[in-house]
Amino acid sequence: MEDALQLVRNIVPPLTAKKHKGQDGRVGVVGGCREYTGAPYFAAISALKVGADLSHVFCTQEAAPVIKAYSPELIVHPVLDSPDAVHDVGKWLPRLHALVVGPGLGRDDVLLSNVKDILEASKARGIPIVIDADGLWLIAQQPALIQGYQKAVLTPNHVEFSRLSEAVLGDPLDGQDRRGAVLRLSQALGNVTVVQKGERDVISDGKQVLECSQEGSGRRCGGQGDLLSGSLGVLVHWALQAGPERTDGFSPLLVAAFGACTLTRQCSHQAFQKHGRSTTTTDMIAEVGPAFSRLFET
Ligand SMILES: NC(=O)C1=CN([C@@H]2O[C@H](COP(=O)(O)OP(=O)(O)OC[C@H]3O[C@@H](n4cnc5c(N)ncnc54)[C@H](O)[C@@H]3O)[C@@H](O)[C@H]2O)[C@@H](O)CC1
Ligand SMILES: Nc1ncnc2c1ncn2[C@@H]1O[C@H](COP(=O)(O)OP(=O)(O)OP(=O)(O)O)[C@@H](O)[C@H]1O
Ligand SMILES: [Mg+2]
Repeated sequence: MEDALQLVRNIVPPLTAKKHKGQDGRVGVVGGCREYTGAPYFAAISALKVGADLSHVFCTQEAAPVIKAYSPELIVHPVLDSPDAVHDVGKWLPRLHALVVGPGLGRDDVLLSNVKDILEASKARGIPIVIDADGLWLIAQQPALIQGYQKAVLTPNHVEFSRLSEAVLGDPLDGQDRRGAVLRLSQALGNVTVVQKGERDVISDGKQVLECSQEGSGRRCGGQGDLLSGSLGVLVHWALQAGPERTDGFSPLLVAAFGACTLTRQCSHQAFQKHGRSTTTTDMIAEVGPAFSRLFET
């Protein structure tokens, strides 16, 4: 654990007077629909709080004013259900360092079809992609969409992992051997990085397996996974920018994923110490700064 933490520290960019706005990360979150506005907000604000400079949300028209009203800090594009969605998102892609696809996306066929084309356009540009929540629903329907794309990280919870495992390997989840199950899924997807969240988080790029058992809390309120995927969007960019020499031969994406898992669990731990059973994801987001300093800036 301590060695892996040091690798995360190695990828954190220094804050200097020489940088311009945007250099430490321009992240896009694809998600947000009629039902779900909290999830994309949690992901996008977490990216900013971890240290990204700009955070965009690409959501449906209806969701946009709601998400804008949560925060003046997010740039919100009401484009995901427009007939030109792929073009409208595509024109921003050259300016983005990473995409987080799925928080609060929902499962509407039109939206999923647009997201499929956005994924293809992002892959063509080599943009790192974190896929979470309903983005994983899409991947379970069409695993070929992400097959072999080594700049992708999937962040399934228990149910999402079983669904993917069934779709890709034809296996229901083997609860006994979580390390083996995550390793096999990653290998079958062509070394896409997989983060299986749970009591311990198990992370693999199909070659190595890392486990994160940082102390969190017993609270399982919704939105914690969104904090994780949004944070990961920034950390993936930082890790790829830092390169493999700073991650000691480990895949940069593996190190980024370990960082996001550790941070999310530490936020949960700190928030729970203050709020106990009433802890919600908003309380955890308030802990991102202090948790980050404690873990990675010591
Ligand atoms: N405030 C918000 O807007 C939130 C929206 N969310 C969004 O809600 C949508 C659906 O996400 P879900 O995660 O509910 O996915 P699913 O719709 O696939 O539902 C999974 C269900 O399984 C249950 N479950 C979880 N762990 C389990 C376990 N170990 N064994 C058995 N059952 C288990 C959960 O209670 C959940 O109801 C996504 O778009 C997601 O991003 C969530 O991110 C939570 C917060
Ligand atoms: N049993 C557990 N014990 C400790 N931590 C856990 C446990 N289950 C999940 N976590 C942690 O909670 C965070 C979110 O994981 P979870 O499985 O709840 O995601 P999720 O279902 O996608 O969340 P969301 O509600 O945002 O969609 C992760 O950091 C994970 O490590
Ligand atoms: Mg989730």
